[in-house]
Amino acid sequence: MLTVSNLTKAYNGHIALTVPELHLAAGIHYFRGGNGSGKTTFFRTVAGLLPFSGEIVLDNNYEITQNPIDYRMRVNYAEAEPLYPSFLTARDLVAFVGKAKQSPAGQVDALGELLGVDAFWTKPTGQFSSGMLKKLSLLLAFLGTPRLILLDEPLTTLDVATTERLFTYVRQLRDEQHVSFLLTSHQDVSLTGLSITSVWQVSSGVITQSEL
Ligand SMILES: Nc1ncnc2c1ncn2[C@@H]1O[C@H](COP(=O)(O)OP(=O)(O)OP(=O)(O)O)[C@@H](O)[C@H]1O
Repeated sequence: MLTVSNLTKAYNGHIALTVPELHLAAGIHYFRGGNGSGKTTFFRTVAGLLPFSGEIVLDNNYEITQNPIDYRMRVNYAEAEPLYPSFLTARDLVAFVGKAKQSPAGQVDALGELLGVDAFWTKPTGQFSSGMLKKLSLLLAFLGTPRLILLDEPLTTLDVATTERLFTYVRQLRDEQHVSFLLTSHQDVSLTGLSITSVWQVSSGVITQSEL
């Protein structure tokens, strides 16, 4: 599903991440590691948000820098700590991202109801609680027809009822549409009830395979 080769990511000349070779099959992959180990850097790089050197290929077909549009149409990302321009509402952001991701008819309203964003569609995001921001960022990450969704700390600040609905939906996307997921969490991932395909430990910018 995803192949990473010869990846190096540096901030201001300081290397934060090196991934010589990483192959992820279709499924749900869990990345864990201490604060500052490189998890978000890896996710933001795979999401196409950071410049880096190396190669990232989705489904043996879409290389992130050679096929940037095809790649980005298929890879979605929910930030650990989402931030949006404070004057925009959830509706504004969903309309913008939904158009870019070619969201199918009815998807926005169904996801709004599933994640409870429909309770605050018209409120400016500057007035959101942290849980409301998290719900909106998750909704945005499901828009369109992604093949891979990166969920960076989806459990933080999310209420219990929404967490249950979220992971039921993740299971459904995996089982019925073969969508893959990369997940980070400082919480116990068994709380998600997901069967995890593989576990990876991130330490000082190096990723190694691990076990639950
Ligand atoms: N924008 C940035 N500029 C410079 N250095 C950065 C930047 N973002 C992250 N780093 C550095 O890169 C390293 C990895 O950070 P990263 O955010 O990827 O860690 P993380 O594993 O996601 O941590 P956490 O669990 O705390 O979220 C850290 O040393 C951090 O200081």
